[in-house]
Amino acid sequence: MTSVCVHGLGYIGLPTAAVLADAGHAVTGYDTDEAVRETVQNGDIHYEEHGLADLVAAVRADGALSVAAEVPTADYHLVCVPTPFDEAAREADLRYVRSAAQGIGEVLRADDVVVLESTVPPGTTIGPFLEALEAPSDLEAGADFSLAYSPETVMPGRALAELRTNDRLVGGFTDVSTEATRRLYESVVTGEIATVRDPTTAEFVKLLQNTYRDANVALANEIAKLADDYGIDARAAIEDANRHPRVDLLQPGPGVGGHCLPVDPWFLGHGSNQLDLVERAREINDGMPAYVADKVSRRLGSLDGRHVAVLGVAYKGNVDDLRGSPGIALAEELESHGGPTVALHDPHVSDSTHRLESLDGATRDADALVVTAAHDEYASLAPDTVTARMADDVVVDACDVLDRERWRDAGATVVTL
Ligand SMILES: NC(=O)C1=CN([C@@H]2O[C@H](COP(=O)(O)OP(=O)(O)OC[C@H]3O[C@@H](n4cnc5c(N)ncnc54)[C@H](O)[C@@H]3O)[C@@H](O)[C@H]2O)C=CC1
Ligand SMILES: CC(=O)N[C@@H]1[C@@H](OP(=O)(O)OP(=O)(O)OC[C@H]2O[C@@H](n3ccc(=O)[nH]c3=O)[C@H](O)[C@@H]2O)O[C@H](C(=O)O)[C@@H](O)[C@@H]1O
Repeated sequence: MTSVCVHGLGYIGLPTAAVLADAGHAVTGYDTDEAVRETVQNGDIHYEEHGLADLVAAVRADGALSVAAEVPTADYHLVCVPTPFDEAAREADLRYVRSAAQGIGEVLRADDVVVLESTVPPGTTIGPFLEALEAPSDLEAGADFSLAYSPETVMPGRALAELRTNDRLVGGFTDVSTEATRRLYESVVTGEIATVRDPTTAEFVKLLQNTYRDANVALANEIAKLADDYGIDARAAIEDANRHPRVDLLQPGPGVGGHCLPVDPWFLGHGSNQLDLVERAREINDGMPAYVADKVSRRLGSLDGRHVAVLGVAYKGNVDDLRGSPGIALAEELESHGGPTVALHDPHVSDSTHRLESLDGATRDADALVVTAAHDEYASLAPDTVTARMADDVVVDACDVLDRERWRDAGATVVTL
């Protein structure tokens, strides 16, 4: 039986560990956060992900997944630790990647396989990651142990399915590394396992995927602004443009959140000064909360003394992750104008730092309501009940989640992007 240690039991590491355990490997999850270890140890999960609670409970119950407080020895080490963007230094913060590598280096044995899955700037696996791995050990990557980069591409909310069905990219330090890594993923992946020349190529390709998506959304956001000036419905125009077989525009929204699309494009600039369109796309997307705030302000005439309800602080619909939240950015933008009070609501998030309110509390006497996450709960709101609670009638559906006609019938002035 192959032993696997998954380092980092977050949005990526925990489903990865559970799926590998379910496939018959002896999996150990290691996380530096004691609370996370304890939760998983108890067969529970610490965030929302479709189907994950049942799977983790099952693999904990049958012993296929265990949890360790120290880095264990293992045939395979998969590293799924955070890689935030340091805004001030404008570079990837690789401290977690380095410390995970250092911990593995201390227990590394000949013929083990180490795979970095975290999203990183090109050159990280064979640069800082390799250095930190080798420093505490007598072993040499390629000669004594295998080393590879294999990016994670799952969509939150569909992680378990996509872990199995998405194509998997593997870039090994040597051919032996690539093959050893491929063998592990082969046991769970039904999609194609594509091998690329080296880890740096695999890192680069991963970044292209999210950069493409970010730029596509930026184009949709710019189209929304243009359509507004022409008095055209942007979403209908995009739908019609997409009738062309080679056009596939995404949708406008209140901003691009999460910790992937707003971060990963910048990683491409680590070893190059060629970012241009990519940088502009980031600026356009980062500017959307201000654009939505301006729309609210213009509809209300002024924000002074007004009350605005922002519905949705998760970075997108039906998830509980609020990293890079457009809803929070909008609230801050509105408050920076000094005038309005802003109330936040989200049925998926429990977070004491953002003073979340009940739906009733947030919308009571609101002059405007802005939907900033496409949660199913918002699609099924009763327009009559909500508008009856409001003081004024402005409803900004930034995520295209409301039934416009029903809200208009209930007396709302519906504004869309
Ligand atoms: N969340 C997502 O949708 C996706 C994330 N990624 C990438 O995967 C990586 C992980 O992301 P998430 O799972 O979202 O992060 P997360 O923050 O949910 O989880 C990371 C976990 O790693 C733990 N950790 C930190 N340092 C550690 C160490 N030295 N050893 C062991 N555990 C450690 C943290 O306590 C945390 O529980 C990032 O590079 C991210 O960009 C890639 C694709 C999708
Ligand atoms: C290329 C791609 O589809 N990447 C995925 C992405 O996951 P993530 O949840 O961040 O992506 P997302 O659904 O595009 O959401 C990001 C942000 O973009 C916004 N968004 C998305 C699509 C759209 O048409 N309009 C729009 O405004 C969302 O509301 C959200 O705020 O990034 C993940 C990652 O790399 O971490 C990756 O694994 C996922 O497969």
